[in-house]
Amino acid sequence: MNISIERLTKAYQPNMLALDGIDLTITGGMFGLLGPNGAGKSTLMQIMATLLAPTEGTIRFGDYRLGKDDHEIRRALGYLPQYFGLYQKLTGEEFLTYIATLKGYTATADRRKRVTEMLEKVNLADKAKRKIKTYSGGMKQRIGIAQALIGDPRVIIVDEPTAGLDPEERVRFRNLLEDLSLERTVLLSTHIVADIESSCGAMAVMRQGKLIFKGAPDELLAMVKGKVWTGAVTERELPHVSLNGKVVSQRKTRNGFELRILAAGQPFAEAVPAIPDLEDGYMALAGVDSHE
Ligand SMILES: Nc1ncnc2c1ncn2[C@@H]1O[C@H](COP(=O)(O)OP(=O)(O)OP(=O)(O)O)[C@@H](O)[C@H]1O
Repeated sequence: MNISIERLTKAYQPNMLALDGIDLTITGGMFGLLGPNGAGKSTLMQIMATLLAPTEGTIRFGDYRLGKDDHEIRRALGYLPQYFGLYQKLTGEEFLTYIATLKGYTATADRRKRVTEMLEKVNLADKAKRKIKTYSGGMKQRIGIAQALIGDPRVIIVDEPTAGLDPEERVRFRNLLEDLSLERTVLLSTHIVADIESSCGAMAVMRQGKLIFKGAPDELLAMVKGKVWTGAVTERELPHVSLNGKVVSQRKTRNGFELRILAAGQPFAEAVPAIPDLEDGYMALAGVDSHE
């Protein structure tokens, strides 16, 4: 399902734009929306999920228009919000049964079948009879995805799903989303570059309510090709060297620092070219510590 966002703005208060003229087209597969806290990702996702009205602009989901066809849009959508209240005292199975009932699975046999399918899909079948309060963070996020999937939506929107997960759970959760994106549009918001690095065919970067990049991850990589360098400097050299480029990372060593630095030309005599990664591209956009 194609999603088209045009000139979308949101002002929670007059003259303070949380979204400032967003134009974006999302076409199938996994789409990553990357940006720091406060960039406006949750605001955009809540508007898309029909939970918040925009100040201006339009969104179309295929032929459905936000504000006019909200009922149809809700049926086509699954949404996992950033802060997701779970019924801690219910078991995973009881919770999904409840959601399935809300989604219109009124016949007991159908409902049972759907709940079982969902538990299997998110790999929680063996935990179905355990109370949600005993689940790990990753398991809670997976049951959250299961509830978003129950109505078989064509689009699912997940807001910062990997925050608070340990590295192993994060990888497992990413794999689940990747798997889901084979059959539907998955829109994933995150402030963690690694969440989208391996899995998203298309992405956008938000900052202060604006989109500052949209395209394929490869295009973001291409922007920093030939501009990433690494090398060791002493503590005394560091301030001078950092004037020649943007320091992406620095690691303390016995004699000074090992730097990763973005610069159009070689930033210091010992610097050697490095293979760019998406974090470099993101840093180049983000303008933190900019000396360009
Ligand atoms: N209900 C609200 N009332 C007023 N301002 C709000 C409200 N919700 C969000 N904002 C402001 O809108 C801007 C965008 O916030 P939003 O939550 O959309 O960002 P985000 O990129 O999702 O960040 P986070 O991951 O921290 O939620 C921020 O400046 C935030 O303070």
